[in-house]
This record gives sequence, structure tokens and C-alpha cells, in this order.
Amino acid sequence: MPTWWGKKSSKPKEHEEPRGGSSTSNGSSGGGGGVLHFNFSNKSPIRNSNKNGYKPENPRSFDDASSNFRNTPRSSRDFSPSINSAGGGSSSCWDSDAGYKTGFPLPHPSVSSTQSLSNDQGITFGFGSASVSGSSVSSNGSYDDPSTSNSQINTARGQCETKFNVRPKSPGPGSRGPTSPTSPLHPRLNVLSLDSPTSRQEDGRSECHPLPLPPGSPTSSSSLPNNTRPNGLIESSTTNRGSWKRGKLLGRGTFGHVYLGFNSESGQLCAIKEVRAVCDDQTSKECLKQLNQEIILLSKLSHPNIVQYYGSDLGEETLSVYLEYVSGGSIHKLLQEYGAFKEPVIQNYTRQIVSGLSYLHARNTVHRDIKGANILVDPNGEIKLADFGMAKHINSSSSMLSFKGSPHWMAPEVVMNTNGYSLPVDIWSLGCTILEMATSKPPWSQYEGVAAIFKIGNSKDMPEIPDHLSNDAKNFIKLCLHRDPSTRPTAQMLLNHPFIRDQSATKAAIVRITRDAFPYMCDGSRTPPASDLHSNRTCIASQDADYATKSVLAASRAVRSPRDNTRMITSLPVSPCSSPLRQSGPAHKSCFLSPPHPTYAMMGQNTLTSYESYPMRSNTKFTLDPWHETHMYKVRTPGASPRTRLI
Ligand SMILES: Nc1ncnc2c1ncn2[C@@H]1O[C@H](COP(=O)(O)OP(=O)(O)OP(=O)(O)O)[C@@H](O)[C@H]1O
Repeated sequence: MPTWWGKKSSKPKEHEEPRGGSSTSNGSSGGGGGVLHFNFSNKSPIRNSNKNGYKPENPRSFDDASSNFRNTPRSSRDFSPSINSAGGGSSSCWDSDAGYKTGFPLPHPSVSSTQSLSNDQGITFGFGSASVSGSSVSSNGSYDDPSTSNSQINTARGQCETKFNVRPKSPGPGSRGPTSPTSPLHPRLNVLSLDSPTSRQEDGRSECHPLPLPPGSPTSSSSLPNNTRPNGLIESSTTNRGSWKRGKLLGRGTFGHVYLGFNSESGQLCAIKEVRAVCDDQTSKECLKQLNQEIILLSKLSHPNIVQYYGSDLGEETLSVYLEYVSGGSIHKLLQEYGAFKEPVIQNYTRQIVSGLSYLHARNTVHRDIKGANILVDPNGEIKLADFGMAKHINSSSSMLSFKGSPHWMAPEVVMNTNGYSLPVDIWSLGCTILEMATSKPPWSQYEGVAAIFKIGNSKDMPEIPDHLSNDAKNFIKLCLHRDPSTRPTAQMLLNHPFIRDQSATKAAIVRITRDAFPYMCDGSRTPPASDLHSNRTCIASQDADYATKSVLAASRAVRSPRDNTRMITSLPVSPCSSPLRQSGPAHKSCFLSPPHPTYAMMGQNTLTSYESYPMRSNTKFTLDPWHETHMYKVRTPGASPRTRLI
């Protein structure tokens, strides 16, 4: 029995969390902010109303109007049995992470400005040099951040000031580098601090988030570790923030709105996530806190499969976060529009998700809300983990207890909530996400939220795994869905699983053959001659890809001139499946638009049959039946103590 269930009747109190964000809508699609709340006195979850009146991005099968629970992919929220009367109805006020969290105190204003906006909550946003500090509540780890020493940080007695650029109305020019947290070019640029929800360290001190540098700054976070990113746009820009204009609404989440950003000087695009910064109610505070948490974590990360953070900007009324723009939408959205994915696509996406998770987990950061709706896809099929509002850095002595996540993707240890949980919760959710990709529904979608939670927590049942999946895929999913978190493989281990491991080799072969089929690049240069076509074909054919190979060869023969070739290329639709050209070095430079290349047919058919021959570690192998091999997966957290100690 989950501990939270035992507590439920002791403090009967209904919690209603208001939704964040403004009510503006321009008709763009977006997720509805389904928020699940538990009323532990009557055991029924209460669904809060959608104040904005928009229709949630929500598969019908998850949404039962008769239920109090809206099982939406956007309904990832915090659930906690511990009722905190202080602070009203903030979901995160119930966060019991690390066992001490009882609520986020309101930030206390510390105003040093000549002009300020103050409200009755005591939250002040200044036009001069205002700052607000408050107690922070959770760990932020110990990343090295080059700009930390130069940021305006006030660390004392658990208080943390996180500084943001402040722009009164429109984006200002922004910082010029780590040593200039406020722009000398912007007369009204100031700093504001917010209490950081993730900045309390183990010793009670706070590590604060440095001033995020603006997109386009030569020394911005985006240009430092990330200047080799494929699009290379913002990284190389010297355009300042004042040139960024807010465009159409891309989507909504529970905590804010996401807009397209356009830089009128450079033509660059980004996504601007906004929440109201006027803390006139608990919702706004919660939104700010959540976005602040996202900023803190994202600003430390740089990986091709994690949405890149560019900077943040505090205006009169909004906190804006500049993010890499991922135009393809979420996996959830693609599933809604196009139905379940074929296995090669699942393989490809899974490999990238695992790659992102591996990077994240190596930094002892747990995402806690992995699901299709929080995974974005760019037009080339490149995956970007997004929505780090629930992510948390963990250290060796901390474990998490809060009931956070999205019900159908939630790991048993989160539901049971007895000994805490750690990084393996993301692996469980990964397994659920693979099932989501394969079926367009999460596991146990036939159950309503609470029933699903019981199924996850109180039964030994496994979710149905579609028969049509390959054995590799089934094996992979089963490993992710080990109920005992200590026997779940790590993300790093999963990268060696045959379901995803051999894609790069296969892709390399595909790229070679594709280059021969489409020899001309946009710049007029020619790919290497087709002299080794035969050997490539042999290679592919030996992997049961005759159909694919023949298709490519036929295409190759059909190519008569660069012009014909270009026509053929540009007429190809953008595929949700990653282009092999995109991911294999020099071929990036081609103008291929992620062709739904027939050779992809082979990628799920990688008929390597002997499971015995896939060592994951020197003494660890995947076997056909992972359930008999659980002892092999006594997992150690990368770079940390064994998981069992974390939990
Ligand atoms: N970087 C991005 N590029 C393009 N679109 C984005 C980006 N980030 C978010 N979006 C869009 O905005 C929507 C909401 O974003 P997001 O999920 O990050 O907000 P949220 O408030 O954190 O949501 P949640 O309710 O899941 O907590 C996404 O579903 C997606 O459609």
C-alpha cells in the first residue's frame, strides 16, 4: 500500500490548483493543463477546471468527461498526500522531496530600486535594481557553470537570489557576457531575484542560478558549449535580445505559454516560454517557481537531444525563457496526427531519448516527466527532451518522495512512495513512452488515472506490449518496465541494447548508399563517387534490406542531372523519422529534407538473432527473457553511489 494512501484520510483537504498563464489565445494548438489533484478524504482526484477555455491537447481515449480525472498527456503534475495549508493551492507546495519540503514560502521583496511595482503579496518587481529573495527548497547540485562567479548571487542562510534580466516592455539588448549581467546598453535593465526551488544544497546553503545570457550573445550559454549545434544559427549570432520579437503561440502548458520568437536582425527563430511575473496570486508564483526551476536546470545542460536553453528575460509582467525552437511539435502531437509509429521510427526516437537521458542522468538529474508530450521532434527527426519543470538534481544522500509525474507514465516506486525514488523513474517512463509510440496510447490507457495508478502500484501486471514489435523492442520495453528500480538498466546501459545499439552502423551504411543515390549537394558539390555502391549494397542486402536497397538503386538510376536530383530531393516530404543524412557527419550539409527513405524499412528489421551476443557491460548481457536475468542489472547510478542507496 502506498504510504500516501495511508495518509489520505488523516488530513482531508481538497486542493484546487489554478492554472497558470494568461488567457490569451490565438487559436494555436496546445496542451491543456490537466492537473490531477487528490482529495484524500474521498479518494477521488479532483480535476481543476480549465480557466482558459481552450481544448486540451488530449487523446480522446485518455479523456473521460465523466471522470474527475482528466488523463491528459499535459496532466503531469505533483501529487502529494501531505497537505500543506500554507501557501494555498500550489501543487509544488506539496512537494515532499528530500523529506523536508513543506511549502515554498513567498519570496520576500528586497527592493533597491527607485521605481518598483509592488502588489499586495509583497512581491516587487523593480525598474531600478530590484531584487526578491526567498527561501529555496531543493538541491541544485554542483554543476560548474562558467558564469556563476560573475552572476549576481546572494547566498545566505538558504536564501537564494536568482537574477534575471529585466525588460520593461520589449526584449532589451541583453547581456554582453558573463561579466555584465545587466546590459549597459539598456537603461531600464535591472535584476530581479526569485527564490529558487532547486537551489538548496545539502548543507542548507543555496547554489543560485547565474544570470542566463541572452540568445545571440557571443558568450551566451548557447554559444559556449553548444556552438557546434546543427542549426548553428543563434550560436553564431551577435544580435542582441532587443531584436527578438514574439510571434505566434506555439503551445500552452500548465505553467505558461510558448511563442515563436523571431529575430528581426538575424532571421533566427527561437521558442519563448512565458509566464506571468506579477505574483498576484498563488498560481503566478507557482508558474514562476516552476519556470525558474526549469531555467536553473536547463541552463546547465547542453546536448543535441535536450532542448537548448538560450537565456531568460524578466519583463514588467512576464518572465520569458528563450529556448531552441523545435518546429516539429511533440511526439504526442505526431501520434495524434499520424497514428502509431513504425518500429524503425520508434527505434530511432528511442535511441535519441536514451541518449538525452544518459546525458541527464550522468549529471544526476532526473526529468520525472518523460512522455510523448514532453519530447519534441525537429523536422529532421531529431529528438529534444523538453519541459524540465519537474526535473530535479539529486545528490547521493537525497531521495525524492514527492508524488510527481503523469499517472500513466509513473513508475511504481513513485506511486508507492515508500523509500523514495531516483533516476530509474525516467527509465520506466521511457518504457511507457515506447509503448505510447507503438500504440499511440500510454500503458494502461484503458484505465482511468486512479485505476491506472493502482495498476502500476498495486499489481504485478505488465502493460500489454504489442505483438507486432520485434523481440528486441519487446525485450527493451520489458527491461524498462522492471518493477524493481534497482534492476532496471541505466540509460547508459540501454544505449548498448540491440534494439537501439546497431542503428548507427546501419545508418552509416544507409548514408553511404543514399549519397550514391543522391550524389549532388545543394552547394553543387558532389558526394563521393558511386564506386563502392556494390559493396554497400552487399552490406545492406546481407541485413535483409533488399527492398530498401533496390529502391535506392532505382532512385539512383533515375537521377540524370543535378537539377533532376534536386527536384526529387525537395519534393520529399519531411519525415518524422530522422534522416540518415542528418545524423552522419558531412551529409548534414546536403539539402535533403529528412527523406522518408525506403531504406528505413530495414532499420527495424535488424535481424541479429542471438541475444547472447550483446554484452552490455563486460559481465552483463541482455537475454531473451530479461525477467530471468534481473540479477544482472543491479544498477549503479553513473558517477554516484549505487541506486539502492539513493532510494
Ligand atoms: N522549444 C520549443 N519549440 C517549439 N515548441 C515548443 C517548445 N517548447 C514548448 N513548445 C510547445 O509548447 C507546448 C507547451 O510547452 P511545455 O510543455 O514546455 O510547457 P509547460 O507549461 O511546461 O507544460 P506542462 O503542462 O507539460 O508542464 C508544448 O507542448 C509544445 O507544443
